[in-house]
Amino acid sequence: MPQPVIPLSADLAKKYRQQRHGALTLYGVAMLLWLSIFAWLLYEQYRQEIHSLETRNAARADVVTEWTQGVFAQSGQALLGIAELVELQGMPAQGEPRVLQDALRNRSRYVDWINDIGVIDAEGIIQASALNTGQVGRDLSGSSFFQVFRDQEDRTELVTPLYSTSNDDDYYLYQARRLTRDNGDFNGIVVASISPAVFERALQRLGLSDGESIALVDGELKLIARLPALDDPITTGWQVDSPETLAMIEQGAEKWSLQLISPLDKRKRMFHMQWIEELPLLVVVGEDLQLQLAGWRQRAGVLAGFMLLIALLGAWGVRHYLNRLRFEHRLHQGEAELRISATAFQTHLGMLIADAQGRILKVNETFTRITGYSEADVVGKSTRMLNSGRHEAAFYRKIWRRVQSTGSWEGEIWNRRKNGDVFPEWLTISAVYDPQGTLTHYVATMSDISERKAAEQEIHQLAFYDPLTGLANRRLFLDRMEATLKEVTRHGRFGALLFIDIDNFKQINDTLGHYVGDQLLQHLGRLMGQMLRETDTLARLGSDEFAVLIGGMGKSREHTAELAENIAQKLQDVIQQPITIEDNLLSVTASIGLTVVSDYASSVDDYLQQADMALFQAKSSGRSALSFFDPTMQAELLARVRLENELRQALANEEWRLHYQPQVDQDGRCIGVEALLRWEHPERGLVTPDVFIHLLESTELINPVGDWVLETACRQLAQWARQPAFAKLSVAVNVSALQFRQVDFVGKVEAILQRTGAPCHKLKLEVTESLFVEARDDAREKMLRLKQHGVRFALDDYGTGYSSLAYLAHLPLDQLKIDKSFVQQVIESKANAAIVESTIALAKSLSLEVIAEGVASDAQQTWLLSHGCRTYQGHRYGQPMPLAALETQLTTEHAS
Ligand SMILES: Nc1nc2c(ncn2[C@@H]2O[C@H](COP(=O)(O)O[C@H]3[C@@H](O)[C@H](n4cnc5c(=O)[nH]c(N)nc54)O[C@@H]3COP(=O)(O)O)[C@@H](O)[C@H]2O)c(=O)[nH]1
Repeated sequence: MPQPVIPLSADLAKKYRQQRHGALTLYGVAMLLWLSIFAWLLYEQYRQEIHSLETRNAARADVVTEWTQGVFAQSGQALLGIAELVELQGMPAQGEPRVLQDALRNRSRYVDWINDIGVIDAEGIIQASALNTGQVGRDLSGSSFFQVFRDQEDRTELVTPLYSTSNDDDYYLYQARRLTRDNGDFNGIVVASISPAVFERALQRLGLSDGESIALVDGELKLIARLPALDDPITTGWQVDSPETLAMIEQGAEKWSLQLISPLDKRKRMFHMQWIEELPLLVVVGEDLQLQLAGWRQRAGVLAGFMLLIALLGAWGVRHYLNRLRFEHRLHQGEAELRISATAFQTHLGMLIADAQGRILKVNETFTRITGYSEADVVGKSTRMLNSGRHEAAFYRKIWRRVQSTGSWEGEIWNRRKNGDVFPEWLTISAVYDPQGTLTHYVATMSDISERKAAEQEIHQLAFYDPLTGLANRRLFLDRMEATLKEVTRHGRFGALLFIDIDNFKQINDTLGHYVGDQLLQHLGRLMGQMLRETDTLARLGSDEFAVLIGGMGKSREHTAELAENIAQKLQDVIQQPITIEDNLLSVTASIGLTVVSDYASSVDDYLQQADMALFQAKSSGRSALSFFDPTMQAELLARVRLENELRQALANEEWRLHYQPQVDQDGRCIGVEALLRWEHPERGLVTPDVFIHLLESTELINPVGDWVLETACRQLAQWARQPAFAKLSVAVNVSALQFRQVDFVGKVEAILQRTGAPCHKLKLEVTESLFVEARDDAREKMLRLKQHGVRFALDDYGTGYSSLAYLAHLPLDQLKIDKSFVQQVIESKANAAIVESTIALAKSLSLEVIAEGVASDAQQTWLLSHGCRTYQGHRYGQPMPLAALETQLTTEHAS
């Protein structure tokens, strides 16, 4: 074989040292850079996690703040009302507090979180108390809140920190208001006590996520309420001992976030604290850092592994390069060909020498070990025999061009072993020239990198996929979101983002164990994956939270929303399919929040937040719900909180009104009325119940409001009983299922009937079918107890609900009320006519009276009469109207 060109050996040694030094320096710098990028990436992600935690906590604290302000605004209104009454009527004489006491009792009954309310005179003596009449006469002149009012002329209102009462050892917050005489002199105070239990109940309704805590603390850092509740001795009144918090308070901060170990349950949390404006109350919202940063920690671990692997790969590459340098150096130093090959051929690298035409001349043992070909198999054959078929011809052309122009090439290539397996190898090819510069040989070194490739694949899997389900993880999902946003913006086709949460998954984990929980998640991941297309991204973001990203959907938002809803329903269907795991037959449901991905106007974070909000909405409406984010949702949530506060004010401000709608017999004579609730809003005017009844129910305000309706209707009934013109009228009152299910409902109705003196047999309670879905026996027993007094029962909205014959026959009902939706179409729709006809027949067969509501025309009445219905209600006979209008209408009708 001809000899290659050999430069002077001193030059060669110098060049060799420089190249070696250069390679090592480059590796060191690359590693340093890589380490910095890694540290920056981790820090950025950590910062983002903390930032979103702070934002979430602050939003939660705002809701608690708004609600708490509502509580004090409402009790403040009640105090104002009492103050005006005392200013008008004067302080009651000693031992004569009856009128005042009645007024106090009324306020405390309708403002359901006021525990007690009392009046204290200018000497500090309790003159009246709503509940605790035994306290009248007690001297409170020594109490600090009384002294504040006595000593500070400009003080009109005050809310105290927690006080422990001497008589029952319970804690209360006191809200007090100054009383003044006509000449402006101090005339005492009116005080309401508010139990911390009120705040605990309100916090419970917010619903906590795992590791979250919400607390309300007074100005002296005494605990008012906290969720989750802690075991004794950490209860109301516990001194929250936190130097960090004290330091922030001393600095005069109004709101702040900080990380600290909770003094209550010793868990490290990210806290957001904020004062409630004008109240000595501090809202404290915390999230468990350990839990919240679990995802970040996992990613950090994977990234560290990835980083280490890259460092090792780099080291491996450098070592490989240095070997090659050494080899070339020796080659160039003109060692005898035999010695070169003897040394080189002992290397751990596979080696092959070919002539200028690419015919194989020699291979070493490592080559044989890697490829399975012995020297005898390959000598004389073309190097092409190793081609795997995985690369195009252009790939090989490029390699040879490079070798010819620069003298060498190195890179990754797929070759084929003797047994047919295709494998990846790292290949270097060097050209060898004779002194005249003519190409004589090629020397190739190769190493099998199958294992490295497999490890890379494994790292990739760990970095971007969820280990349990094999689905994309949050990191990959976010990458895909970015890509989808770009694609949506470029091609003008909308996408959709779905957040899926398995309902009550925690129960499965808790009751059947984590193994079953894991199996279920894997199974659901598989099912959803089969349902979706390859181009869609399905990811698992948290324990039982999945996400789906679909790009390139409709060209309009509406069409995309329709398609996404369809997909979400299909996903809910597959999730609901029962499955047996470890002998447990499981059937789960899922709640889904959806948002349409439209363009770059919103960021990935915005879309994630929207889907999260929609999911929250879906979960609040019960199991298996599906909810879309729409831009008004956020505003609606806020509007809902506002409306809830206004409803509470309405109760304190006595803004409720009753309207009455006539119920008539076949001759048009009014035989009774239905009492219907209205809200006289100070700005919006008269508001009908469809706007607020659902909110009254979901906040349980329906109980005090329902009490008011019943009491007012009964008082009216008693008044009419004394007037011959109206004595025969009955009054129907709507009672919601929630109201009816109160343990003391029967006792309440009995007390109202006794207090007002209303004739019991003229009172008709309208209940709906929903009452009988659960605890039917309890409902029946309550109805029977009230029927003993003569109270009657009508079943409202018949036909719109479950309409089960079984309960109709079982319950002590007196009247069936055919829903207006059927009556209004009775002439036009045969189907509705058939329903009304069969309802009348059913009522007859069960000996129930029947009344049709929503009668609007003579034709409807004629039809109903001809089919046996003789009692009616509807606009045909009068809309719901105020008392005065009703009495005028009835008097006129009577006279004519
Ligand atoms: N738990 C309580 N629920 C109450 C109370 N007061 C009312 N309600 C419930 O709110 C719903 C809406 O009531 P409202 O807006 O008052 O509507 C009533 C009538 O105005 C209406 N009606 C009657 N006749 C006609 C008609 O000819 N056309 C027409 N379009 N509407 C008509 O029907 C409502 C009476 O419904 P019902 O109670 O089913 O008989 C309603 O569900 C009320 O029940 C309350 O104090 N507590």
